Amino acid sequence: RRPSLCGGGPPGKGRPSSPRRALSLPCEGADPAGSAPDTPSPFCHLRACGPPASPDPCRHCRGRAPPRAPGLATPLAGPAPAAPCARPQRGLGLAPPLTLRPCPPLRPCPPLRPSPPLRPCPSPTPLPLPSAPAPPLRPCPSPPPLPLPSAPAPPLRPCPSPRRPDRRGEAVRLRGARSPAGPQQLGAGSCLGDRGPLPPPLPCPSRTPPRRGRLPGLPAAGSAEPQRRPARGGAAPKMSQTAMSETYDFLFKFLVIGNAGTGKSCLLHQFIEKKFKDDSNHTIGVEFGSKIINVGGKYVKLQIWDTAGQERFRSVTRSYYRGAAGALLVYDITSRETYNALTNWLTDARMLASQNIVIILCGNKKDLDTDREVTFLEASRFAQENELMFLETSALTGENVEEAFVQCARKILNKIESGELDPERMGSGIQYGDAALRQLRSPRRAQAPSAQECGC
Ligand SMILES: Nc1nc2c(ncn2[C@@H]2O[C@H](COP(=O)(O)OP(=O)(O)OP(=O)(O)O)[C@@H](O)[C@H]2O)c(=O)[nH]1
Repeated sequence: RRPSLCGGGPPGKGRPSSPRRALSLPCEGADPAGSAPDTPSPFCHLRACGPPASPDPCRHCRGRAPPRAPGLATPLAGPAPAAPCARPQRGLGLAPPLTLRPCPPLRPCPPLRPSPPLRPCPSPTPLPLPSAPAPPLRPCPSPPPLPLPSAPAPPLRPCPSPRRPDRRGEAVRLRGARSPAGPQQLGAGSCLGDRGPLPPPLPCPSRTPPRRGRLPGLPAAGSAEPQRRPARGGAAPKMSQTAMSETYDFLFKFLVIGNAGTGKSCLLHQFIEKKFKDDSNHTIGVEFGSKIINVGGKYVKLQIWDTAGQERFRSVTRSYYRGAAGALLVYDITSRETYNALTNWLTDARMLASQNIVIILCGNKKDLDTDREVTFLEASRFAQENELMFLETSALTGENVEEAFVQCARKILNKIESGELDPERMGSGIQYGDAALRQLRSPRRAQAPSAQECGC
């Protein structure tokens, strides 16, 4: 007889359950009649015997099932804990129930061996000190302080004439010059003008060296005044002479423009030095000169920029147009080409300098009348159409050279008097000189004489 899955035996013959004996005990939930002892009870809570929620577990499970309330088919609290069934489950490939063996008694731990006593920490070995002393510190590579001058600094010379604030709008820059000697002489001569030499410049250790292309003795960019140069002979004149030489009523910025070879540089040289410049070469960039002239009783300082006529310098020379008050527009009466270019020069001047710029047209080389290509009449018509003054000049003979500059300056003065030009306006190309400032400050402001009064 094969043992029942639940133990087989007839009901009621159960014995106290033990894992071994349980194998032969019938399931309590099996058919009470024992008709089918081999058939697993559908109520056994073991999986092999029946659904786990069996209301009538087998005897093996009874000990583990929660207590039931009388009359209730289900446990009072929650489902029965899923206890492992110790019964073998045949045919399902389950492993036989494991027999829990009691753990062997814990062996007492061996007594801890006392750790060996700590050895004292060995003292660190001292680092070997260098036997030789440290090398001496090297001197600082920074430059040594500048030696103080042994001699006391020379006393500062008082400014010959208090200037009004510098006008940045009239900044100009020299990019080049014809030759080192030419512009220097021109600048010196122009600064001397008719009033004697200028004193040497004051020593200034902080002065930056001149830029490339800028010649000594010429005004720096942004400066409206030429730099002073040592007087010939080395002796510095007295302050009173300096102050007198720099006394003027107005300062006008002038341009000399026109095609190359028309005689612009010769005109400037003739105006300042009162002589013809034989060895005239092409101007590189610009040249500078200045001179104080008397116009109707007013002293006017002309600051003149002679620009190169060659096309390749056009971009450079254009930068000098800004803030010019007057200009000499020069053509060569023996060259129609130079006359035809006048319109372009005029457009540039009015566009880059100012619409109010006073321009005088100069037909130069008047002494070469036999080679004339441009008639006086057509040039004067051109001047009239474009609201220009007009003169024919000769740098060689000096004819009409001074007149050209004076006429232009006079027209500017007249415009100032009439209020058409405002010297206070930035970029007007006009600055007040000391005399004009003194008149402005005085309570009884002197009126500027008209052209008829002074007889100019
Ligand atoms: N006969 C005569 N020759 C003159 C006169 N003015 C200038 N020249 C000559 O013309 C040539 C050119 O003179 P410059 O003054 O160098 O001409 P420029 O307009 O300054 O020329 P760039 O500097 O190139 O713009 C020189 O050989 C001068 O000697 C003049 O009035 N009469």
